[in-house]
Amino acid sequence: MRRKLAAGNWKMNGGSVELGEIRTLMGRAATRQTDMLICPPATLIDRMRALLGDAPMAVGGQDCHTATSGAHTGDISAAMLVDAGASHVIIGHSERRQDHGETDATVRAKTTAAWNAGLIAVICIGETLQERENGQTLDVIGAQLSGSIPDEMTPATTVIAYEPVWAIGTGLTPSLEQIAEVHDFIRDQLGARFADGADGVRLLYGGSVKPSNAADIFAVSNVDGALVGGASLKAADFGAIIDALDAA
Ligand SMILES: O=C[C@H](O)COP(=O)(O)O
Repeated sequence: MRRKLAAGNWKMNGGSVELGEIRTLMGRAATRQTDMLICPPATLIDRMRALLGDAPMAVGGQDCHTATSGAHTGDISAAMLVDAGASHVIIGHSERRQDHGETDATVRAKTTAAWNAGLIAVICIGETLQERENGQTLDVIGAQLSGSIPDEMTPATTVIAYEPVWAIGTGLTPSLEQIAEVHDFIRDQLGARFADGADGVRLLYGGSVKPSNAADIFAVSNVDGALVGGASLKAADFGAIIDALDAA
């Protein structure tokens, strides 16, 4: 049985003031059936971990470098994220793929770096609107899966987030049937490639998840949780999404 996971990606948002939002989620974390993860900007990871204390909420980074250290100005290694208190890292978000030219090969190398440092990788995949309109969605997803995930994948070290690029921050979402089609496809692809344990890998949906659509999305087959952007910045909204996941 896969535990559900609610992951919040703050992206390039949040500072000392927003950090306080997390307090309202902490008290209820211990009683939940849903695992909780917040990925704030790197500048907040250590303070968020300290604020959370023993609360059962994970903190993650939003990216890491392929190298362990060295002359890479502005970058952060996986070991540095661990040192700051992170247990997870988002890798291959479409905004990284678009803004920084990250390829499937980059994502694969970063995932290996994350695992080597002891982090759980949240690997993101998803099609563009044009790819969906061209009927290429499953081809794109299949190629991203095979190109982005190293052979050593295990359910303990890996979460996969399906995020249609056109649904991110737009208020648009795929139909429930479209989400089911992709999530079932991902599950099948993992099963075909990773005989042992692929069924334990958690599959998150991401893209305009909000309190009003969360329950419907979480009822879809092979949706084990969500990677939430904008709505994770407000504790009330993220709390409501977690409530929906708990009830699913
Ligand atoms: O990582 C999160 C996703 O990009 C979803 O963002 P959004 O919930 O603001 O659409």
